[in-house]
Amino acid sequence: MSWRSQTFPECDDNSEVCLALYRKSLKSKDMDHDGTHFDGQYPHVFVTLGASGDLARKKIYPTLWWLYRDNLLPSNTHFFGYARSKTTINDIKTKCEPYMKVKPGEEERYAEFWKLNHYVSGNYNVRTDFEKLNQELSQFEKGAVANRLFYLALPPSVFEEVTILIRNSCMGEKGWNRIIIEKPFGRDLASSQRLSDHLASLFTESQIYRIDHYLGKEMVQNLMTLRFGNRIFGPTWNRDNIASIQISFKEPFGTQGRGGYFDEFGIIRDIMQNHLLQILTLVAMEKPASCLPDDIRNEKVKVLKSIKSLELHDVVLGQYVADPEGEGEAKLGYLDDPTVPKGSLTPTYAAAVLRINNERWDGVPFILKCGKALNERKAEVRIQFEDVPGDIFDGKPKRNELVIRVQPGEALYVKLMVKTPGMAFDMEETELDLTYGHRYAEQSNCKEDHMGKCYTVKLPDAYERLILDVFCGSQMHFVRSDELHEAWRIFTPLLHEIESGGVKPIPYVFGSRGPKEADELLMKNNFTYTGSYKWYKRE
Ligand SMILES: NC(=O)C1=CN([C@@H]2O[C@H](COP(=O)(O)OP(=O)(O)OC[C@H]3O[C@@H](n4cnc5c(N)ncnc54)[C@H](OP(=O)(O)O)[C@@H]3O)[C@@H](O)[C@H]2O)C=CC1
Ligand SMILES: O=C1O[C@H](COP(=O)(O)O)[C@@H](O)[C@H](O)[C@H]1O
Repeated sequence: MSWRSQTFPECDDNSEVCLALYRKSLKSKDMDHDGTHFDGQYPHVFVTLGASGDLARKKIYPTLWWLYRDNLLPSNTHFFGYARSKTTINDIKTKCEPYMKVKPGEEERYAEFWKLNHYVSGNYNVRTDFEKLNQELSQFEKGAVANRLFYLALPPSVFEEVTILIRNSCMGEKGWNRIIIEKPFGRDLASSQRLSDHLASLFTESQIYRIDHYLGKEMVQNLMTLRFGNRIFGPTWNRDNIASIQISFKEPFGTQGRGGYFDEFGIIRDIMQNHLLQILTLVAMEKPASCLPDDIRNEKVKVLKSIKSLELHDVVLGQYVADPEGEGEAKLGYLDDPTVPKGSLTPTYAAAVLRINNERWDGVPFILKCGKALNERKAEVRIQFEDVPGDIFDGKPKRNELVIRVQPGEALYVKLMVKTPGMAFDMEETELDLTYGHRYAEQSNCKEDHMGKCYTVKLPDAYERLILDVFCGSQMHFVRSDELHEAWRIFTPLLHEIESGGVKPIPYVFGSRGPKEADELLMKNNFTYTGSYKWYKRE
């Protein structure tokens, strides 16, 4: 069985979408020069519902343009926007402009892209409007086979009616139909289960693509390769060698005036229950039987099933307050945002300890940390190893750490001890450093430093990978309904307890590292921070 058909079970190796996938796996320089063209055998229509909104403008249209520009989509693809606004495709184009990143020389291709775009205005609850949309789509589906993709860039309030109308009036009859949905997938276990049941009554699981865009990030996808494509990590990837694992997400900005939206969810629903938990499953799961999406997702579900529901004593919650000396947004605390309800107790920071009750991980704390209005932008996985047993160096060795930096500046580094270079027989901390910007920079973008290395690397955006995966029919990087169920089971009791009103988040200053209580939680959970590590940074 080829890698392609293993990874993409619905993929006929000779179909154009599989070729597209193959192109995706090629190095970008090859993509530009390999001369392959995608003469579309079948028409595809990509429908963005909620085309006038923020997500469509900032993510979906730019992604479709980049995929089109790079010749990664089936060539006979048309793009439809659907929304209530009485607008035009030209208007949408204008609103998308700041996010499209059109480079000099691409203008002609860019104009071609917009020629393939159409807009239909209609309500989200009127059957005849969806019938009209269906008729419009059909005009671009000449021939025996045609495929449809529906992207629901919509608020959850209209989700149910829209999916019913798609099912009843818009399903293509000449090929496959795929429905792409975005979080929030409910607010808790019960509402998420209702949504899953609703979707299951309309579509098969193989038609549903639940996006968690962290699953589209380079270093998150790299976790499987790192673990299972190397001999070096496997033997130590367990409770005998690993002291604790931290998975963290930090953003240096607050609600930016959109606190009303954020306040309905809070940081646990926004980041921890989905992005961080997905990363945890990839770090902790057993080796799947194959790279088939369901083999992988089966292993992820097993990890989740081994985690007990979170309890309040394993959690630190915070809410940011103004930095009186700060500038711009930092002058405002969360509660100063006029869109946030007065006296809100919604956490903007959370640290939580999860334990996986299985043979590999029993006793190893998995610490998830996330927050807004912190001191930096960063997402990383930090695997801290146990102290060296039988130390002969007078307690000097510091713990090894393997750090997988998801963003910014994708990197993988191992902090380790070496003999201090020179006469002395001393030791010091250093790192084995695989910084992607050095190792994989594109020649054309290369800005050489004094060591002759490059600093920039071009990697696709998470949405580019994920939308292309939907065209290709690969659900490997999408969330299955049972994963979602388990994720909500873990967090729902805690969320309900927080929302019963009795839990006051700890204030932390905008631009700080968050509440000091989170560091105490780390200390109690076998993470040792020495603060002694110095990275030699070449400027
Ligand atoms: N290739 C590259 O680009 C490489 C870059 N480096 C850089 O070197 C710098 C330092 O490396 P790093 O691995 O972060 O090593 P450190 O051991 O210095 O820091 C580890 C992390 O510990 C956290 N921390 C800080 N104070 C405390 C505390 N009191 N208790 C618990 N945790 C604490 C911080 O993260 P948090 O605030 O999130 O808790 C910090 O980022 C980083 O900027 C890193 O990016 C290093 C190696 C290679
Ligand atoms: O899902 C979300 O993610 C973004 C952060 O995404 P990133 O790719 O920029 O790291 C976050 O800002 C937002 O609040 C959240 O809903």
